Amino acid sequence: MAEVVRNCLERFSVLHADAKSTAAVTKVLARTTTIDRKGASVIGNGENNHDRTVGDVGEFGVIDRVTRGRIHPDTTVLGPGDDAAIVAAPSGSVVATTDMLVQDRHFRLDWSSPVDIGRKAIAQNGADIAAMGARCTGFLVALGCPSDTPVSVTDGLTDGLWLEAERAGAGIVGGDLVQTASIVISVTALGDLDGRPAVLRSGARVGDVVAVAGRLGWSAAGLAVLDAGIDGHEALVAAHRVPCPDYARGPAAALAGATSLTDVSDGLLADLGHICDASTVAIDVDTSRFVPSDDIASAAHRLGVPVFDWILGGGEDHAFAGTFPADSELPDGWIAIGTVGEGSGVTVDGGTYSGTPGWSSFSA
Ligand SMILES: Nc1ncnc2c1ncn2[C@@H]1O[C@H](COP(=O)(O)OP(=O)(O)O)[C@@H](O)[C@H]1O
Ligand SMILES: Cc1ncc(C[n+]2csc(CCOP(=O)(O)OP(=O)(O)O)c2C)c(N)n1
Ligand SMILES: [Mg+2]
Ligand SMILES: [Mg+2]
Ligand SMILES: [Mg+2]
Repeated sequence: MAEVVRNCLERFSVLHADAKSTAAVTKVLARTTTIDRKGASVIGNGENNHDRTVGDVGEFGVIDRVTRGRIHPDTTVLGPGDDAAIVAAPSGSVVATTDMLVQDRHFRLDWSSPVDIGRKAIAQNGADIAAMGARCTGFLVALGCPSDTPVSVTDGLTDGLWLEAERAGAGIVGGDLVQTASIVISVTALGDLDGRPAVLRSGARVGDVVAVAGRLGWSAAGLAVLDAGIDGHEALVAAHRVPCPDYARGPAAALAGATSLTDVSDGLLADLGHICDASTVAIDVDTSRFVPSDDIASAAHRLGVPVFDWILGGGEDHAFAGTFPADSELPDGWIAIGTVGEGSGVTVDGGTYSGTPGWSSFSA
C-alpha cells in the first residue's frame, strides 16, 4: 500500500507531500481497491470495469460508483443518496460558490488525467471559499459526459474530486449526472465562517499592504510548456494539471485582519483589479518582490516569454491575494508585493502595465 500511495502522490503532483496528503490518498485508496498508472481506479467497487462505458453501466450504475461508501463525517450530516444532503452550518450562515470546468476550454484529456481534472474542479471552488476567509464544508458535483466515456474516467474523476475535497477538509455531498457532448464538471462549494465576518473584495483601504500567498505563474508556464510540446519542466506542468491552494491561508488571513481577499483564478493583475473596483482604490505592484524560480525562469527563456507575463497575468494557480493594514504582521506564507493608494486600477512598478492582466473568458 505504501508504494501505491507514493506512486499516487507522484502522479497527483502533490509537491509538498506531507502526512496529511498521504493520509488523504490512503483513505481514497481504501475505497477504490487499486489505482492504475493513469491514476484512475480500475477495480472500483470490486468489479473490473476496464472497458465498460458510462452508457454500458447507465446513470444509476455510475451514480452508485460515485456515491457508494463515500462520506466525510466531520462536515456532513447526511451524505449523497436522498433528495438532498444535509451539511452542518455551525455559524448560522453558509458561504456558497460555483465554478465549472469544460473539456478543451479548461482541460484537455491528453494533457491531464481524470484524477488531475477532478482535483482541479474542487481546487478552483475550494479556493473561492477560502478567499472569503471561510472553511469548506461540502461540495456538490454536476457531471456531464458522453455515453461512450469509459467508466475508468468517471472513477478517476471521482477519486480526484474526493482527494482534493479531503485536502480542503470536506466531502462531496451530492451532484448530478447527465449526458453531454463533451465533459463538463460544475462544482458548487459550501463553506462556514466559524463566526467570523467574511473578508470581501470591497474592504481594501488606502495605505494597506497588498500581499499574496501561494505560487503565481506556474500554471500558465505549465500550460505554455504543454502547448509548445517541449520536454521537461515537470513541476510547472504538474502545477498546471493540479493547482494546490493552501486553503488554510484564507481563514489565517481573516484572523490576521485582512481587509480584502480574493483567489487568483484569472491572473494576479486581473484579480487585484476586482479588489480595486470593489474597494474604489488603486493598487501598485512592486515586481522586485517576486523572485522567479529557476524552473519558471528557464521555461520563459526557452519559450521566449517574459517571465512576468506568467507571474502577473497567468491564471489558475489559485493562490490568494489580499490587503492588510500597513501595521499588521502578515500571516505565515503571505508576502507583501504592493501597496493600496488613492485612485483606480492596478499599476506595476508605478506605471501602466502593457501586458495582459489575465484570462478573459470570452476574448477568444
Ligand atoms: N451566471 C451567473 N449568475 C449569477 N452570478 C454569477 C454568474 N456568473 C458569475 N457570477 C458571480 O459573479 C462574481 C464573479 O464571478 P467570477 O469572475 O467567475 O468569480 P471567481 O473568479 O471568484 O470564480 C461571483 O460572485 C459569481 O458568483
Ligand atoms: C486547454 C486549456 N486552454 C486554456 C487554459 C487556460 N485557462 C482556461 S480557464 C482559465 C482561467 C480561469 O477560469 P475561469 O473559468 O475564468 O475561472 P474563475 O475565474 O471563474 O474562477 C485559464 C487560464 C486551460 N486551462 N486549458
Ligand atoms: Mg467563477
Ligand atoms: Mg473561481
Ligand atoms: Mg474567471
